[in-house]
Amino acid sequence: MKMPERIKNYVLVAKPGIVLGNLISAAAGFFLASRGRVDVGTLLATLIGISLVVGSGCIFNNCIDREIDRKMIRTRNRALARGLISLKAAVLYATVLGIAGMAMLCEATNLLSVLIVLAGLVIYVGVYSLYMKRNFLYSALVGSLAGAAPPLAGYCAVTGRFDMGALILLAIFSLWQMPHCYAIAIFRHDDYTAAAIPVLPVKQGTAAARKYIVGYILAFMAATMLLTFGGYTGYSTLAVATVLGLCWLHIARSGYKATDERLWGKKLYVFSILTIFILSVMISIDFTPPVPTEMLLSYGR
Ligand code: HEM
Ligand SMILES: CC(C)=CCC/C(C)=C/CC/C(C)=C/COP(=O)(O)OP(=O)(O)O
Repeated sequence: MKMPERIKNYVLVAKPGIVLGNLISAAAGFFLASRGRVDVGTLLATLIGISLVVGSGCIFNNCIDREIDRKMIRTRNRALARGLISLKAAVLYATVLGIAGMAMLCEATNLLSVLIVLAGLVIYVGVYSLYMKRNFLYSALVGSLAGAAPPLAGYCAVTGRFDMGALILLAIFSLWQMPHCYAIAIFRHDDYTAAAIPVLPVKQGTAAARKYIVGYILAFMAATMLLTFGGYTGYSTLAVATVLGLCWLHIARSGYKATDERLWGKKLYVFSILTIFILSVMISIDFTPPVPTEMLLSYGR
């Protein structure tokens, strides 16, 4: 195999799209907590550290899933499924990335952030990938906890404590992931059936999934509002998040009449990515500055 092809395989096995998504959400958590006073060195080290650990988790996931990935059209060309990268090399690669990422986080952040990222890795690899994905109808709920780890860790890298802002971020990102996952399961229905992965939209049908999706989007919208009402972001975030939520809800509800369920699922999925991207940008730029007493306290430190 030629070198550029080999490098491409090693990049893709870490699922760069997912790593980028998590990088953006981790940055949003960091910026939100920084309230305009960004320590660039800590920011860079935190984002690189989190990305390395997320990449490591994705490679471990590819190792564990190489058999089922062969059965799905979407994943059958993955390097491990095709045997283009050996299991041994992939495990070594994931271990190196994981250790490098954790070391960076230990150096640049705090114990809380490190533990959150470690918990995310253990949940994604050890709980979701190794067991839940194949056996549990509600595995996405478990996976969504792992997916919320990067924004939480980004936030706690600045605050050093788990406060109301962290709880709101956990709610927002966990709730967002549920319609995201169910939308994928709807438009990739045949893949999940072929691999016998028990996702709710396949097991209980699209009509039942639609009800969950609408409920999760409503809960997600309520959680985003807490950011502004809790004093973490301004009214621009409230307005943008509400408009995004209403549009997402409109697409979800139009599913009640959708003739092409696959196309409807795809639209819901594409909009989920757009929603979390725009929301992350808003959270990053529309923070509320610290009140004067907080500033005095931090200058005194
Ligand atoms: C906050 C956490 C998450 C983020 C930021 C995120 C972000 C993304 C992004 C950016 C993509 C498109 C990039 C690509 O195709 O490579 C994607 C695709 C995907 N996500 Fe997520 N995701 C998250 C959580 C989840 C969860 C919990 C699940 C399922 C349990 C999930 C399942 C998938 C799948 C299967 C795809 C591939 C879709 C396809 O192309 O068919 N994601 N995600
Ligand atoms: C700190 C840390 C490591 C956090 C985890 C971040 C992360 C990777 C979030 C995504 C969670 C998730 C369940 C994705 C789907 O995997 P899948 O196996 O269902 O997707 P696939 O079918 O595309 O492999």
